[in-house]
Amino acid sequence: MTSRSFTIQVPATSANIGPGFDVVGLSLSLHCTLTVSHRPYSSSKESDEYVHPMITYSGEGANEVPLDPFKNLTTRVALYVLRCHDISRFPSHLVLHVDNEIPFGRGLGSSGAAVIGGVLLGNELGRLGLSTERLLDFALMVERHPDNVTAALVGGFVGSYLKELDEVDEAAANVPLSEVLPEYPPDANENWGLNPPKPPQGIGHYVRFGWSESIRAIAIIPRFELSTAKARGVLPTQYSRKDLVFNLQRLAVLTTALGQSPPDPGLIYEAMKDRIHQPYRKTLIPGLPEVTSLITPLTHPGLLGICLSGAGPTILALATENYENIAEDVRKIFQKFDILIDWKVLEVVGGSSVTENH
Ligand SMILES: Nc1ncnc2c1ncn2[C@@H]1O[C@H](COP(=O)(O)OP(=O)(O)O)[C@@H](O)[C@H]1O
Ligand SMILES: N[C@@H](CCOP(=O)(O)O)C(=O)O
Repeated sequence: MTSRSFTIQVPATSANIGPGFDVVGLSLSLHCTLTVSHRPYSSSKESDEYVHPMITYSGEGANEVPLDPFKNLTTRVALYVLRCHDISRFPSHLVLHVDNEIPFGRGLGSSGAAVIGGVLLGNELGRLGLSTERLLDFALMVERHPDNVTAALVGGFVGSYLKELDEVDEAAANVPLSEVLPEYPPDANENWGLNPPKPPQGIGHYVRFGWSESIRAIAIIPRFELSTAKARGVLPTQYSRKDLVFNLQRLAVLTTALGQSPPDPGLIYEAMKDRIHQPYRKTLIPGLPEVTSLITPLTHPGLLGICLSGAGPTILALATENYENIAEDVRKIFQKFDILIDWKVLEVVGGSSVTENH
């Protein structure tokens, strides 16, 4: 038993930024913070008994998140990482407090943050010393699109791809999620379910793009949840060459244009348009086409571009000024569809951190 106490902090993310579906992500200044410590033993008898982790939780999602460590996403991921290293259970007497600023199911990467938090937690509890590349492999076994988890782990404006794997590794990387994160039986013991499917090496690759310091992200957050799974379910499996080229042209320009100072709204507004996911998701997000077409750099000076954040329903407006005016005009459009919103001006921040508490 160790009395070590540490804090893991993971940022929110906005994926896609218009044309970069499943490719680009941006880490933003809302955080999920896990404080990890150990409950002191009250007697020597108690010190011999194994005690499961105790989770407490505050902030976004507090009324829906499971506090059972075998059901909570973060601790399930941590246990997966431990089991892959022949460690069959959490340390005894573990105490976790989660304070979460990232709203659930809004397209701000709450699940990606929970997964990265879990991977880092497993790495710390097992003192595994995993590299960034390997941490990402574990995250990609759970969250299978790289955009959110990569940006949450390394921070900034990031592009990523999944490496082409040989047949054996491809099969290993695509085992059903239920095998990676099994439903633990209530009587799970330390011999249960060892030998989990391990990630192949080097599944994800990424690069960080430049980001102009003058750009802020306005997150306009509708007051309803949309699960990423549901918003992926409405997408087609095939696209026309015209639509693919439309997105590729814009993404190629966007990744450099957002790093230029001063940023050029004439270039960026058009480069944040998309034909791969947003047109299909409008059925789930009333008002989306109106918001992305009526709020422009001409009507709203300071605006650079506007798109769906991740799988939605949050709208991401990138701007250098005039934040309130932009957000309030988006509010007026959503009001016509009986949708209430909250909005926040966010900064682009660094990636996840682990710090010791003294
Ligand atoms: N901090 C957290 N701890 C545990 N589970 C979480 C946490 N954050 C998110 N989740 C899980 O992820 C779900 C949301 O994931 P998802 O539908 O992908 O939306 P999002 O766009 O917010 O990532 C939540 O309903 C919850 O089950
Ligand atoms: N590329 C994914 C991103 C999902 O992000 P989230 O924040 O909504 O989980 C998608 O568009 O489905």
